[in-house]
Amino acid sequence: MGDLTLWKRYTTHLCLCPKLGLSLDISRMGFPEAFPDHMEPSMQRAFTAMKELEAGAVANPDEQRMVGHYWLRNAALAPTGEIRDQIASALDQIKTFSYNIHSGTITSQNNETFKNILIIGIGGSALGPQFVAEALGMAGDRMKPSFLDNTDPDGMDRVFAELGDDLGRTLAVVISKSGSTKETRNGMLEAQAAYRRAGLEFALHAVAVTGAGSELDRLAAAEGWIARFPMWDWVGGRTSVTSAVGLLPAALQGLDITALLAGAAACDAVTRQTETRQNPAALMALMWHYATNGRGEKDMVMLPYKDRLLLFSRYLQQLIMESIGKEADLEGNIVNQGMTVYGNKGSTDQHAYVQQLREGVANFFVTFVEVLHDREGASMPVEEGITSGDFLFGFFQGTRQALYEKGRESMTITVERIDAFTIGVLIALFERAVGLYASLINVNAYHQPGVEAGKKAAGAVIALQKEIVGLLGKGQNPMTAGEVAASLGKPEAVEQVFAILRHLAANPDRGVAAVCEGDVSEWKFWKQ
Ligand SMILES: O=P(O)(O)OC[C@H]1O[C@H](O)[C@H](O)[C@@H](O)[C@@H]1O
Repeated sequence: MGDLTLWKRYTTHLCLCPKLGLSLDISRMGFPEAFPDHMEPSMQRAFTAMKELEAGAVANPDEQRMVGHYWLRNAALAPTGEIRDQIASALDQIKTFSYNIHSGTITSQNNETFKNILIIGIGGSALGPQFVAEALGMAGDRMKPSFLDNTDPDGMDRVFAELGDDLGRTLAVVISKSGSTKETRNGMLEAQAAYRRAGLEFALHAVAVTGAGSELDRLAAAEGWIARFPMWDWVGGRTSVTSAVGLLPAALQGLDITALLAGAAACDAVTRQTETRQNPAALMALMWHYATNGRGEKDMVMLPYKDRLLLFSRYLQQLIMESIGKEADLEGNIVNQGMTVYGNKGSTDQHAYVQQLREGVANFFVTFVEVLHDREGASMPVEEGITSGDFLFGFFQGTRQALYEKGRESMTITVERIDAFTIGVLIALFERAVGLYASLINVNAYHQPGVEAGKKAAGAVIALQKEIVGLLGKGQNPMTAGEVAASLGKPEAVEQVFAILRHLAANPDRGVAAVCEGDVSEWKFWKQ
């Protein structure tokens, strides 16, 4: 396509949303002109489903749940007065609590003002807060956030070492919707121990964000933690960033949660409209359908040209892949749906994998995010009349162009600047696109049945380890994995038994020794 024809295509399809400070360019996606019309009836059905969802329909049929994240930024939309009150009172609680922490009305055990936040959570209870903290954080923030988002002991040690003597001035925010996620429980127990080692009582430095009556909620109540904040079953983990899950850490950090919510609400208003061409979320869903044949045949590479958006792709990985990646559709047909999301930031990634994007396997499309405003204040020239920001822009334009020349498709989201309002807009934009796309491909975007299998299998591994340690504890002679498995009456579990023994033997504090000679089936293990 010649430059002028492309310009025509650009102007024809550009979706300008002045109220959001955002535009979406889909001109470099190669959809045929007839494609939007062809999809329009399906898109209208998706709008209807979304309208019903927002009105409180049970949009997550497996779990018989309403899906209410859109109400969080416009409580008036919530279907009952009770839910409206819950949203308003949680927001009040977050604002008052953060004010009391900042002003020193609530202090640490040693009567000091809190200056750090240690956020303990995983998945939807970490990714949103991490994205927001990274996107909006400044050197002079009211509090400095750090995260325990895994059950990796070394990872936790690193965070505790960072906090060092400041632990006494660190407010732990334990976040878990279910209140029973093992990684988060472990992080909390390790944090409790770290406070104890520092002569401090965890409960006097901790708050919980969780569902009423959950294991975590009961623990926090029993131990008298400083405060508890609600999560509701009508908010999914991966769409919880505009609930207390995301708002409490952000407010404590000193970020403008009012603007964040306003951005999300404004985007909701724009993306609620049923005129597809003027609805950037609908257009994105449409492009996902076009690019992947509605079957996830291509991956989406997220390339934001802004360091602050580094964690956007990580956040979107969960939002999109956990929502869309489903074995069955809503009728129970096996469909193995999904859309892979990856990426970091430009232009950095240009020096990593853009080589393959331009010349290698063409199994992707790119979503660029362009930010018009370069920085606060003026820029110095790095070449005559040219700034670092001009280069960033040039690299974005250059990559977009270079990919297009090779028939590799892209779309571009352009925003004016990165601030709390824009981050709210981007969050809501993708939430809505996911919901609409799920309707187009007829999957339930709001459950995650596949996650349970791994959790159950992990539970079985832990149970097997306990059996092994019990057996070795009985003063047995050195045994091979096969002998241990046979003694446990589980000869078929030999590979797992071997893996457990090797892990135990690699950690001297676990008291299991090994002689690693010959074939791994001959390695011998014993309790020291
Ligand atoms: O908030 P929690 O209940 O601790 O859940 C944390 C995460 O756990 C699971 O892995 C789910 O798949 C995620 O959707 C969820 O965000």
